[in-house]
Amino acid sequence: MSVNHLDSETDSASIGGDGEVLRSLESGRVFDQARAEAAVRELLIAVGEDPEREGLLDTPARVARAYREMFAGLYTDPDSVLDKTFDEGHQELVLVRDIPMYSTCEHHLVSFHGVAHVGYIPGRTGRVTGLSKLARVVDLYAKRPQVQERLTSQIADALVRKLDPVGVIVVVEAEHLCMAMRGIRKPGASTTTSAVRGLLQSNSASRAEALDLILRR
Ligand SMILES: Nc1nc2c(ncn2[C@@H]2O[C@H](COP(=O)(O)OP(=O)(O)OP(=O)(O)O)[C@@H](O)[C@H]2O)c(=O)[nH]1
Ligand SMILES: [Zn+2]
Repeated sequence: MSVNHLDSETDSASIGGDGEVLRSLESGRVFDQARAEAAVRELLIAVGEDPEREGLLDTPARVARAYREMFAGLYTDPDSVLDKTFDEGHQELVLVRDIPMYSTCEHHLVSFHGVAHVGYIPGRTGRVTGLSKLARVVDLYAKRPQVQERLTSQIADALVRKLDPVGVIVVVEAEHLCMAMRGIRKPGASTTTSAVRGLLQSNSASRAEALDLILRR
């Protein structure tokens, strides 16, 4: 798995708690622990809290570390988890259902979470990838500031790029805390998004069969 390390001119403020230095693959910017801590401290002051009170003393550092973990998919190329494939000669649907998924809504920076279902029909050669790798791709794309539609298509497009499959289907079902704990306040409302590619997009019977397997309870 390729992790983006910094070069020698790195500022020490940019180094995370365990000394590992990470650079965003999209923006080229580094994760900056000191800056994240200062921002959380500022936010606490801005909402009327006292960052010096005992319970909040370690909070800025803790929240910064938590964000680093929640956005781990910014620093690692999710596609790289699909580098390893093996020949099974299997040319029909492979589907992993109910992969637990936690992501962060980029509008409100609160969680949206649920499950992802990832399926593909291997290419003509029948090369497949390890089942856990499908869950790893979900995990890494989810660990970014996201919207559910983009998350769903990014997972599907990664499979297309890396596995050269005949078809791909990804369905994500999630509850958005920004709709549950604030704003419109509709806990329990569930959003389903899908992305289909190749045969599973062009052939309605194949798509219906895959969807039936995915949504069967
Ligand atoms: N399409 C889509 N919308 C999302 C997602 N996550 C959050 N949203 C929506 O993003 C929108 C942001 O709307 P704004 O009007 O800019 O923000 P807001 O005033 O906080 O909106 P409310 O949530 O309606 O109070 C809201 O309607 C959210 O429900 C997502 O993954 N996909
Ligand atoms: Zn939101």
